Amino acid sequence: MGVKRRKAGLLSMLMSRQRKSLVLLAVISLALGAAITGQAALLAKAVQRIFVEGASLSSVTTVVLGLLSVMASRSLLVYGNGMIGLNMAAAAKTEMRSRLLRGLTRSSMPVSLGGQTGGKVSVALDAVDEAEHYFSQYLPRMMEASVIPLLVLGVVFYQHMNSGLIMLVTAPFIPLFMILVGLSTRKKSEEKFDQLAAFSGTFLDSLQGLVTLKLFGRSRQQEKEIERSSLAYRDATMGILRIAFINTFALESIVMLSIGIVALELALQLVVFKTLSFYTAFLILLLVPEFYNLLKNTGTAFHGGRTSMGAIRTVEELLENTAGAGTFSITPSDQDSSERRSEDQDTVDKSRPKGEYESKTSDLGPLPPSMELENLRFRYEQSGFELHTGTAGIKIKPGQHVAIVGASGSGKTTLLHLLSGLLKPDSGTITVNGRELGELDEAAWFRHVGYITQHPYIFAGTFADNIVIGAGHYVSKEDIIKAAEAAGLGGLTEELEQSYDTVVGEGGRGLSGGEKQRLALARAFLKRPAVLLFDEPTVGLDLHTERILQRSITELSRGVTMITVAHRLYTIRQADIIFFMEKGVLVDTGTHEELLDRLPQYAEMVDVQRKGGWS
Ligand SMILES: Nc1ncnc2c1ncn2[C@@H]1O[C@H](COP(=O)(O)OP(=O)(O)OP(=O)(O)O)[C@@H](O)[C@H]1O
Repeated sequence: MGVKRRKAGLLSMLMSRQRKSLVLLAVISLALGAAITGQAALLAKAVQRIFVEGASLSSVTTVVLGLLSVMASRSLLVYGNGMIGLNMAAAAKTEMRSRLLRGLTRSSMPVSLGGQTGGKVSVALDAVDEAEHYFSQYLPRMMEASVIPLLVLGVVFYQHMNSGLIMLVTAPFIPLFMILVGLSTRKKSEEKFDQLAAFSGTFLDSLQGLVTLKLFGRSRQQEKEIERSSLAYRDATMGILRIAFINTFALESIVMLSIGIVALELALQLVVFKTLSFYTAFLILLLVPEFYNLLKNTGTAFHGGRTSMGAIRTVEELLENTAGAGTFSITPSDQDSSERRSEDQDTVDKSRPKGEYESKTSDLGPLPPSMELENLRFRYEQSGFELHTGTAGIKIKPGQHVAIVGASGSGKTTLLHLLSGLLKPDSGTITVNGRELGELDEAAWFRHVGYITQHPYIFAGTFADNIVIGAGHYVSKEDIIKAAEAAGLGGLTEELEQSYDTVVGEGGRGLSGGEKQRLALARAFLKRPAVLLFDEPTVGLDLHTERILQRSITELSRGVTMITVAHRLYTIRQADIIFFMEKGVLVDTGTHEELLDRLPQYAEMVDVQRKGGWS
């Protein structure tokens, strides 16, 4: 591509996106400096003419009109600066949120599911909001502080050297103080966000597990935990506020003292030594508060800026922890935003492991596909559970039905997730029609995969909305009804008052386990996948529901490659090939009869199942 890239932090990346706005800020700040000095000069001139020289009001009309127009321009410039700041903040927030969302949706399952949901929500909402201050306040004030005081100081020096020297000596105390305070607030602000994320996480966990907590009589303890967590957050916030108050008090004192010293010097020169004209003294007296107020405002913005930097760092950490979003590339060219957007897309894709991007293919080959797995190894970091499929290559022919069996915790679901591509193996290969699964374009692969889990997620929305998710394209109401009926949901929707428009999921009507699985089946009927993954229910469903499920699954599985985590003897016997898992190891594969013959553990498992003691 020929564009030099370098790794940089989130903040640098966000700043590089705002280059045009920053230049505009600098120009406006310069104009604002000119307006401030111009306003002071015109006001001093008008006062000098009217009160000292006794000129008539009509003779100073031009000066007064000039003064009014400079004042109006100053207001407009301040407004412009504010608008640019707000726009920069909005753009940065949008960028951070979309990166977070992209990072979380693109990351692998263990990363997406790791940590507390509440904590992530808190980072995505609160920390991103807190980052706003950096762009809306800190940057505009810093820009003003680096331009206007120099301009004011130049004018004062030109008019009266002594006053300029006093300002030059006292001014550095303000930034010096700001730096000292800023350093201590940054750490405090990071602490505050850690506390807030922990608090949100605990709160959401408790809400989600409220029933469990009540049943086990743990709600009191959890209440205490929430209280502890919220007090820690309060303390962290108060710590920052305390520093902010001390900061403001000290800054005010420095400013008052400095203005006092300059005023005293001016009074002595004007009244006692008579070495100054009224115009010069008044002009300087008007400019001095502007000068210090600017530095003081910068101090306040600086404090907020440090807090925001802590928040941006928190967002950055979450991004770094999600795959594919940890690298922030900056292109030093001045591309326009649309170019940058496609560039950014490129960047995210390029952050995949080297070599992966170039070889991604959407061509899956003939469907249903054949699959092969060889020497797969996978380990969960958190639990240390390891899975191994053995060195021999195992083939699944197109349209074959596989049943994965084994005791609870033997790794059946983990193997299913590996075969589906939801988990990436640490080593070994899974091929689909001879192409490595990792080399297939993820979206293209998932377009042909249907997964019916034991606990399908029901989104807050209508019944129809939840089924439509399966289609991935426009479908008519008739198609939805057909899919629902094929999944055995016809009877249920008839009972519902608003039929397919009934709100289900969070905040809506609840659904039973069997109904949820049928809803997942309805999604699959709309999708008609070429590879069907099915996690058979371990809990006993009533005979009627089980029959409906069985019938629908049989219908769906016709002509597709199907992999089932199987618990029922009926399903196991129906399978073309059985994978037997034991303590994370794929011990053997074969037909029901073959395994009965050569694998005593399998024969024992079937025996227990026959007697109804194993499921
Ligand atoms: N996300 C995870 N992080 C860490 N360890 C995990 C995770 N998911 C599962 N495990 C562990 O991996 C092991 C195998 O789990 P898996 O769900 O694959 O077993 P299973 O055979 O499907 O069990 P069951 O029949 O009870 O559903 C278990 O010991 C489990 O604790």
